[in-house]
Amino acid sequence: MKGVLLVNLGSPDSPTPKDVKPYLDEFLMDERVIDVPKLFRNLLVRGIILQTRPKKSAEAYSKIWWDEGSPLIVISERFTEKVRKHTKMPVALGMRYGSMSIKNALQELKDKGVDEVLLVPLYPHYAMSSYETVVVKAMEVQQTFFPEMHLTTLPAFYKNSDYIKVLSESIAEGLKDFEYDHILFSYHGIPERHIRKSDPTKFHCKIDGNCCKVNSVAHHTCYRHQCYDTTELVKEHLDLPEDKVSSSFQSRLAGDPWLKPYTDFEFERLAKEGKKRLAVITPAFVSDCLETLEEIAMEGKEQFEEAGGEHYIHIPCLNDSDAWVSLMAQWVNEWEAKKTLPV
Ligand SMILES: C=CC1=C(C)c2cc3[nH]c(cc4nc(cc5[nH]c(cc1n2)c(C)c5CCC(=O)O)C(CCC(=O)O)=C4C)c(C)c3C=C
Ligand SMILES: [Fe+2]
Ligand SMILES: [Fe+2]
Repeated sequence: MKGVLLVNLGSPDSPTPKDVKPYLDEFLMDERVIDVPKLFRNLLVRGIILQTRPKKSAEAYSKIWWDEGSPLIVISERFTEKVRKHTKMPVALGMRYGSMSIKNALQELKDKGVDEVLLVPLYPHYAMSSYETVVVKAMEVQQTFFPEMHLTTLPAFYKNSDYIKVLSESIAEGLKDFEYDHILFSYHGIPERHIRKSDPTKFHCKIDGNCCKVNSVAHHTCYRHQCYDTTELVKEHLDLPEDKVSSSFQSRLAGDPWLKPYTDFEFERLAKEGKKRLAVITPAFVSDCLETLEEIAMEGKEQFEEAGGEHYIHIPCLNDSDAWVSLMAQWVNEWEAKKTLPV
């Protein structure tokens, strides 16, 4: 019997340093997130980052925490519940990090008689630190604990025409009552090094955009390329003016260079250039979370206004909107019926 496993990033159990610390430990000790030799990762994460970050992160989580729990978890649960109503197959939800494990989710499917699973990483774009780590973890868990199960993975859907339509329509809805000077597509950042590492040709990706017009197998795993593709396709779909749209990358951790331009610098640049009315969208995330609700909707607004901007909106992620739920249900049901996957 077939079933579906949805996987998102995960959150701490509560917005306290006590619960944030083990969550960040699991997250940052992932070799696909902090991709340095284990000894050095141990020193960097446990010896330096985890000495101060849990307190700072817990404060940030406290600002966005809901009565029901972490927004990312609650939204993912609502989404899962709604997808269930649109399919005959069992649908389980797991998180890459934290207590809602992939193992428990696969066990839930197994208990319902599932032996053929469609794995859906809830990320539109491929990155070693998001999509890839979910796939690798799910495969490891399957091989260790559920050898009789078979996994198929939904490809990154950043340029799928139905997805672009759903995303564009949600952006259009967000822009309905807002006359904008500029729209910023802010994607989660990654270190530039990850782009080079994920390039199977080892020479294609130049991290300046010059490579992106030359067709290459590297685009299947180039996060930067895929983010810019999403922006271009939405821009085309909504016929947005070229000079009023740009992309940037947020949430960098100190250290190596991360993908540029940096979102916080863009807030300042745009405000200083006289863009008074800014709309920000965050399409690297399918559900609102710490990075959108705190860093963009709260901090970003403050940064933009401090630099001279006057009106600022963050357009919510797709979350559990009917159109997004229907599209996911369409994809999983097509896979069930014909074994086809969206491209
Ligand atoms: C779009 C997907 C994501 C990628 C790619 C990604 C890479 C990445 N992230 C960190 C470090 C942190 N990210 C944090 C939060 C966080 N990251 C994503 C998604 C991607 N991360 C989400 C959805 C969230 C929010 C989780 C939530 O509970 O709401 C955090 C924790 C919070 C904080 O302390 O700021 C860290 C740390 C790295 C290092 C990285 C790539 C190398
Ligand atoms: Fe992150
Ligand atoms: Fe490129």
